Amino acid sequence: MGEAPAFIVDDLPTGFPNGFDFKSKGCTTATIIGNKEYLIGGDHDESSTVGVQIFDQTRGELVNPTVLGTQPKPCKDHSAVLLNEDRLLIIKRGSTPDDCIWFLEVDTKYVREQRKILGTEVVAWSKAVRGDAEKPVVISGPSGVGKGTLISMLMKEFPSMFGFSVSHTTRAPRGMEKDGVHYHFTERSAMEREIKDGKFLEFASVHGNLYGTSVEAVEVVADAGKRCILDIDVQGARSVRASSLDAIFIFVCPPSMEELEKRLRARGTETEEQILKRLRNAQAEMEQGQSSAIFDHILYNDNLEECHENLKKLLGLDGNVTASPKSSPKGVELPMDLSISKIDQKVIIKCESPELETASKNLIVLDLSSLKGGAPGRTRGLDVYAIDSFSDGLSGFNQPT
Ligand SMILES: Nc1ncnc2c1ncn2[C@@H]1O[C@H](COP(=O)(O)OP(=O)(O)OP(=O)(O)O)[C@@H](O)[C@H]1O
Ligand SMILES: Nc1nc2c(ncn2[C@@H]2O[C@H](COP(=O)(O)O)[C@@H](O)[C@H]2O)c(=O)[nH]1
Repeated sequence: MGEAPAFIVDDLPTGFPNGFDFKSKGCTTATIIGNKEYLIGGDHDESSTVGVQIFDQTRGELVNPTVLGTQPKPCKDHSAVLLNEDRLLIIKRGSTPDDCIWFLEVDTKYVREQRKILGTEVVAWSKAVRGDAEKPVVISGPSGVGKGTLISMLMKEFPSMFGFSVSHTTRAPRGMEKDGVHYHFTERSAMEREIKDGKFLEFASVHGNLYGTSVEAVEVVADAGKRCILDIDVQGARSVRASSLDAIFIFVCPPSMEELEKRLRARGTETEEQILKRLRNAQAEMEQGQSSAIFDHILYNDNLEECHENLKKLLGLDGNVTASPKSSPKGVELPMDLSISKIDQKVIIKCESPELETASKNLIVLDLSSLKGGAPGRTRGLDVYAIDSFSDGLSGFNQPT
């Protein structure tokens, strides 16, 4: 195996032929992609988020795009690096470790789809999450089959590994259900407005009510470094399958329709009319769930303990698994004073602060080679490590510390 090349940071190229184009004007950056200039930042005292505007050079027009995803809080300064012509890496200076690396997607598959749906210019924010967080898990199946019960068992056994995507619904809360924990209980008009604004990853009319997964619900879980579990109906699973959220899809089947009815009735949470409606819908869901190409796995929930064990097997949790999260939600502390270079899939940040000049490690590497996911939701798989530029230049480049 050949040795990694040694560089000294001052030799790194600064004008990148791959489109890296970064002009700093106070706390606003301007990045040109084709005939569009993306202006990011603005007066951070006047806004609660980092602003984005697009200057269309062909038409000589300044456009305010629809901005999707949770938006980063403003910062005193930032840098923008163009990646693959479809997204910008935004490095917020002087921000907290868990909030300094973001992506602004400007022409990804998701952004192109949303541009068509919304009929406006669209950009989408996606925060970088360190480490190799596992794919989200979508669990679907007819009402009463035991999805919620199985998810509770999994989360009880692995509390630091999984996080539940809290859906929005227009249905009324049941006795023990808490707003913000089991669901975000909401008015139909408010939910419809947010759907129109592109805030939802998916939504569906289920048993006469509106249910939906907001982008934020999935992002909150990724931010905590946990694996997201979604409990959604088959229509929702189909929408997520068609989206850019890369997930595992599991359909849960009852042993029989008679047993399903028994469970729904024994739960005692629905009126007779609602039970009948749910059972009618269950027929169609069973057909779609078992015959469509949406699901990767089908689980039979006859004996609950056995089904729980089978679910763990599917998720690779049947061996000696530690109950710690697979990824670290930690970020990296970036000073105000820094310079940035890019080599292939690595972005090298040189810390220029005088106090760090004497520190042994003053180069931070952002390794982008294993990025996964993206908007809607977080961008997983960012590797961040510090290296020593004094003793060995960048010779320690491939050796995360
Ligand atoms: N394997 C099982 N055997 C017997 N009862 C079960 C089994 N699994 C779940 N149950 C029971 O069936 C009822 C319905 O389960 P649960 O509420 O988890 O279903 P669900 O699929 O989440 O329903 P919904 O889609 O309506 O939210 C509960 O009372 C639960 O205790
Ligand atoms: N498409 C979506 N379906 C969802 C969502 N959250 C829950 N659900 C499904 O609704 C039914 C009924 O749930 P209940 O709590 O009223 O019994 C069930 O099948 C859930 O899986 C969602 O965000 N989107």
